[in-house]
Amino acid sequence: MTAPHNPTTTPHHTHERLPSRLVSVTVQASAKINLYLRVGPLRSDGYHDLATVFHAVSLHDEITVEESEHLSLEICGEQAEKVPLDGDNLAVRAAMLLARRLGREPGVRIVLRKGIPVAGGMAGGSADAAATLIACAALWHAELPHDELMTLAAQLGSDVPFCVVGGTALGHGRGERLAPVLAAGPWYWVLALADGGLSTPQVYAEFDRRRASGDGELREPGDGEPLDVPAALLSALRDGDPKRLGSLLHNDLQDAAVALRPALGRVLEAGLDGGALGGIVCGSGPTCAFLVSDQDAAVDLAARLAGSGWVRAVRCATGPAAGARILARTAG
Ligand SMILES: C[C@@](CO)(OP(=O)(O)O)[C@H](O)COP(=O)(O)OP(=O)(O)OC[C@H]1O[C@@H](n2ccc(N)nc2=O)[C@H](O)[C@@H]1O
Ligand SMILES: Nc1ncnc2c1ncn2[C@@H]1O[C@H](COP(=O)(O)OP(=O)(O)O)[C@@H](O)[C@H]1O
Repeated sequence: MTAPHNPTTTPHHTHERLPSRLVSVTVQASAKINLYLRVGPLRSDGYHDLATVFHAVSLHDEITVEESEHLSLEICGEQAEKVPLDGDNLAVRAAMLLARRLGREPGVRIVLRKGIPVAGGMAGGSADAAATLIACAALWHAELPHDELMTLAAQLGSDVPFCVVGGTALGHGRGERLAPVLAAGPWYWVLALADGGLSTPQVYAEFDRRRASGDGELREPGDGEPLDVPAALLSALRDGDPKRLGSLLHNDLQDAAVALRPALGRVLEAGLDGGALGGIVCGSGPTCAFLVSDQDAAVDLAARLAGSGWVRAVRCATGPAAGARILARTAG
């Protein structure tokens, strides 16, 4: 790799024109919460149809990609030791997929700074895939149409397209079909981080087992019944009403996650007893998200949860946050 000549690092947005030669690009990508998650039947391809409301929050990972002869990955930050360093890493897979699409070698050094809990139901790996697509596209001067970028994103995982766009969005299909949602804000969240992750396929499998055996109140949508998001939740989001939104948070996967990790029941109880307007398991868990009215209430609840003995760590976050966006670039 040649040393950068008189490097300049400037913030810029995805759609700006890039200088003629870049040697590194840094992208930030946000974690997500599913404010609502309704799971339809298991499809023949092994996925479930969903109706969900994705909401990006300020907890984030950061990825820097640099020109290099070979593809390599370094990881630091939150639970870095739990993240694969090989071809299973979603950042590596994203760089390889984009390189193949462009017909070039994937020579790039990827430095990943984790801030999103690993296997926490907050789409950390998907955020890294989205960030790497955006970063490598900029580094390699690939002017991909948005639709094509979103198609590549969906090939990497069901949550990756949302991680590209961020904000608040309706998700259908397996989660890759998106439509924007009007959501006032900011919304204040307290996140209860757990010791150890949960596997997404295992949580879906437990969900299927419970629904098939009639455990809990799970029911498949009937024939002709649309798999959809309640209008009341969309109107609470539009109106910026945290009390109403708090009472409408819902996750079909929650009971399965609690069955696999019973301590989550105590975490949810502790959050609601501590004054949250609503609490929910994030996606397939085990992170729990609690909605509160403002920053003071968030600090208050975070302190109570941290002292409860039921959580590994606590974070305060706000939403909606941006999707994958370029923070800095270095020109050679
Ligand atoms: C549950 C959710 C909710 O947003 O998020 P996480 O908890 O993983 O963050 C998602 O549906 C996870 O999406 P993602 O993590 O991208 O999953 P993928 O890599 O596409 O799929 C992993 C596995 O999850 C199951 N899967 C995923 C998506 C879906 N709509 N139906 C499924 O059954 C399948 O077993 C699949 O093989
Ligand atoms: N860049 C990455 N960051 C985190 N986990 C990753 C990454 N790439 C692959 N993985 C794998 O994906 C699994 C799910 O991690 P993650 O995406 O953080 O959680 P979730 O799917 O629950 O939102 C991890 O256990 C890990 O083995």
